[in-house]
Amino acid sequence: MDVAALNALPFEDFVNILGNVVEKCPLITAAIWSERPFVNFTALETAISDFIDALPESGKEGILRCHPDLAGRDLQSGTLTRESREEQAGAGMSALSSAEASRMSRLNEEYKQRFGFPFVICARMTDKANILRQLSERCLNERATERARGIEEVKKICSLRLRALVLPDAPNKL
Ligand SMILES: NC(=O)NC1NC(=O)NC1=O
Repeated sequence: MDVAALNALPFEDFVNILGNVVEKCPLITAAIWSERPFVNFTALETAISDFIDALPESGKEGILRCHPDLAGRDLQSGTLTRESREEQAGAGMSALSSAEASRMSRLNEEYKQRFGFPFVICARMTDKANILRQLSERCLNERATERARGIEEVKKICSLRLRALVLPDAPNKL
């Protein structure tokens, strides 16, 4: 679907199609609908990014908390969203050795204990070894740094999800 077609969608369809570009945050898609028409893909992406940036810190943390852990309970129980399942599988999260799985689980818990929100990284732009390395390194950061870093990653995830929907020939198709 191209941007012109998206601009023509009624509210319900727009939210049904784009509602999970930010994981479990359809409110963001609902909010930017009123900013149509978007002149191009970048304008759509910028509208989402600007909406996120305008949120108070509690809102940004809320977005981070909507993200499932990497290789966490939702992956084990099959309750990830389709997008998240494909992203996590692509980064090898569904095929961890038991040693890797327990390290991931321990570090995810440590991160959440320290910051009060989960570790978020754009799985499609990295791999298993880097995820584990980043997770242990980022545990040492300050809370505000991590809040901002997590939001940067949310925007990367959003950009790739949007590209898959709006620019069907883009790489990293979902
Ligand atoms: N916690 C976390 O980073 N989750 C994710 N990252 C990603 O690319 N997809 C996810 O579900």
